[in-house]
Amino acid sequence: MTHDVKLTYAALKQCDLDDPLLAKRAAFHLPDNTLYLDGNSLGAMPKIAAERAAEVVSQQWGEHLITSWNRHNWIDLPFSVGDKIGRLIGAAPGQVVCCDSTSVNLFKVLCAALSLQPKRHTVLSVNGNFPTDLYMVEGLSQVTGTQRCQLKLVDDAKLEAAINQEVAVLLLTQVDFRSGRLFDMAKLTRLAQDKGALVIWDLAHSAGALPVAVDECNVDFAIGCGYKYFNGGPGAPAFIYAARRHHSTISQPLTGWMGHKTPFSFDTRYEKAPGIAQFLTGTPAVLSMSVLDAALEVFADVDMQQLRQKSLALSDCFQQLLSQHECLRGLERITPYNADERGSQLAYRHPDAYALCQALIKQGVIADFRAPDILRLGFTPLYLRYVDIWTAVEILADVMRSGEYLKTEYQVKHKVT
Ligand SMILES: Cc1ncc(COP(=O)(O)O)c(C=O)c1O
Ligand SMILES: Nc1c(O)cccc1C(=O)C[C@H](N)C(=O)O
Repeated sequence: MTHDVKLTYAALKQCDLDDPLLAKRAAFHLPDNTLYLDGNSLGAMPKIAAERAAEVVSQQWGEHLITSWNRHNWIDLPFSVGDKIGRLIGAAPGQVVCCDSTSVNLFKVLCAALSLQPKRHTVLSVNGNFPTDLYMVEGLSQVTGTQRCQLKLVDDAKLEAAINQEVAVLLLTQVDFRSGRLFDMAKLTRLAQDKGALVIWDLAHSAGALPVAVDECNVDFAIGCGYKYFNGGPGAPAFIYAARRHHSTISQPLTGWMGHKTPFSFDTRYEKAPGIAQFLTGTPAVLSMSVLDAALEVFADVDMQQLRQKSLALSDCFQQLLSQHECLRGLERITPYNADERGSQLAYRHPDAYALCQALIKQGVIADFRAPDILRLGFTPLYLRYVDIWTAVEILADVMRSGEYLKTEYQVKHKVT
């Protein structure tokens, strides 16, 4: 991509002044001297989330003790939070529940989908999918045997051709965690369903990052994270979407008491709850779910189209500023350029990506690294300004030009990257 007109700091300042989402930044606690380009991995902290955490701990738990299950409606949190998420992924009420981790939720929806496919056993996915998704399929295979569940992996380029009448479930992550590549949900869902397959979408890198329309795309099942773009905090509970049309016919094996039709009858025999509640297993993580509930308030008046527009604009600015620095030519972009084919992050290959990332973090620009050689930058429109992009690229250029990243301290490998 080449641009004739050079992007200036003044032009970016003007973009901020014109930005309808600028005021949202004040809803977040953002540490001084830090530019956060990793909201795609762990969202920044909404101030309201911190306030809610304090209130739930000291008042609801501290003062009202067990009565809070009714008094503060803790028992309905999985559904009320689920519906808040539902609004952001295009799901009508009653089809999303908040619970557990994305991995565990994948296990549940995978079993539910396979329960509708007694004559097929192939779970089709792509080689680059997030490992946990593949591990969970392999884990289920071990329990059921490959005659009930067998993982088949293909490269992205061969995906459409591999969707045939043998596929029981198509399991895809909408935005690739490494490259940021965005799949066409409507098209792939239709292709799979035309062949009699069911579709599970992992929305970890798309929910809260761009408009998602699960109902409109006729998706069967979806799962996703609460701690990335929803800003629900470290380890925030995840979610499950199951299309209403499947509720009466599916079953899933993690049949804990919270998914029972009448949990407080303490019946010896399991009878699944009607509707989305059948995906619950144990007691909801009230503290973290309350924090996520508060964090989602920040989205209450956000127009997701507007958010998407800003996400694309921020990443385009980043790319253009990068191309204005001769010293940054060695960063090889692996994220597609086409707006319809990318999420809210940019990824670049560089042989010293790890050290570059560590050096950036030391200078206050938090990005992340994905092995073996990818520098990944996330663009979160609710709290990033256009001028932040300018500063981040200036710092990146400095780190590169000065050779700062070559210092041995930046080679030290951390446990979590
Ligand atoms: C695409 C994708 N799916 C699933 C996960 C894992 O989710 P969890 O740790 O909640 O199980 C992640 C990130 O951790 C992810 O990027
Ligand atoms: N879930 C994470 C964690 O518990 C620690 C560190 C990172 C993560 C992540 O979210 C990884 C992430 N899904 C990724 O896109 O790479």
